[in-house]
Amino acid sequence: MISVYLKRRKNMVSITQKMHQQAAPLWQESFDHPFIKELASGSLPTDTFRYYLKQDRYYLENFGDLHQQIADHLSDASIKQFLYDGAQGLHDDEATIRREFFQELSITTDEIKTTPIAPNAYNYVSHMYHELNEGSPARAAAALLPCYWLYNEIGKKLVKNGSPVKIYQQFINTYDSNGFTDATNQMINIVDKLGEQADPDEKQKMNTAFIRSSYYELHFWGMAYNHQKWA
Ligand SMILES: Cc1ncc(CN)c(N)n1
Repeated sequence: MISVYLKRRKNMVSITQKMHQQAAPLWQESFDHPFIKELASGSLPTDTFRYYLKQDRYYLENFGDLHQQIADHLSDASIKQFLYDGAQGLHDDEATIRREFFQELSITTDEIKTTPIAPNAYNYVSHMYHELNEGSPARAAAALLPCYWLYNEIGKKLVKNGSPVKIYQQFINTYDSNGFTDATNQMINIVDKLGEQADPDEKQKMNTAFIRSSYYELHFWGMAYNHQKWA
């Protein structure tokens, strides 16, 4: 009886596997995006990377805050700890490397202050808060997952050939690193765990939150590539 149960469980597709399958066309568009292709070839204009970094700073600040807020709503001690650590940027070297990028590209505090948040960055962040405040911690966690998982897959793909531009190579290394890969795997496990506790309707909503984040991830590249403005 137990072996039948275990066999069935083994054959069951996890919620994150389903999300991953459904988001595959959007992720493929990210992999193929000119921003990513040019980052790898080294032809991405520095100005475009600067634009991306400034918008991503806003994104990452809120991303950290969301970790904190989601953790506050949950009771599982290990999930809480992972999210609190994530809020402080302890899982990977992303925060450190970004500070180095800002210095190297002379992005000043003043420039950051006077740069308006672009539409897609604003919409992506608003979407994640919406999933938490109008939805649930599980949906918000699902909305955070593509941020880990998509970047980890991009890092793994791009690291094979690397980039001739030092700063782009460092960017690639961050997302292929053991720390980032480990954090990604932990976040996948967290969403699976929350998914196991969810009823079918909540599962569906977690899935939608993941797909929407994948959509905003794709358009983040386009936003930076086209230096998106409000008007
Ligand atoms: C928009 C976005 N998505 C994901 C990551 C990777 N943490 C990022 N830096 N920015």
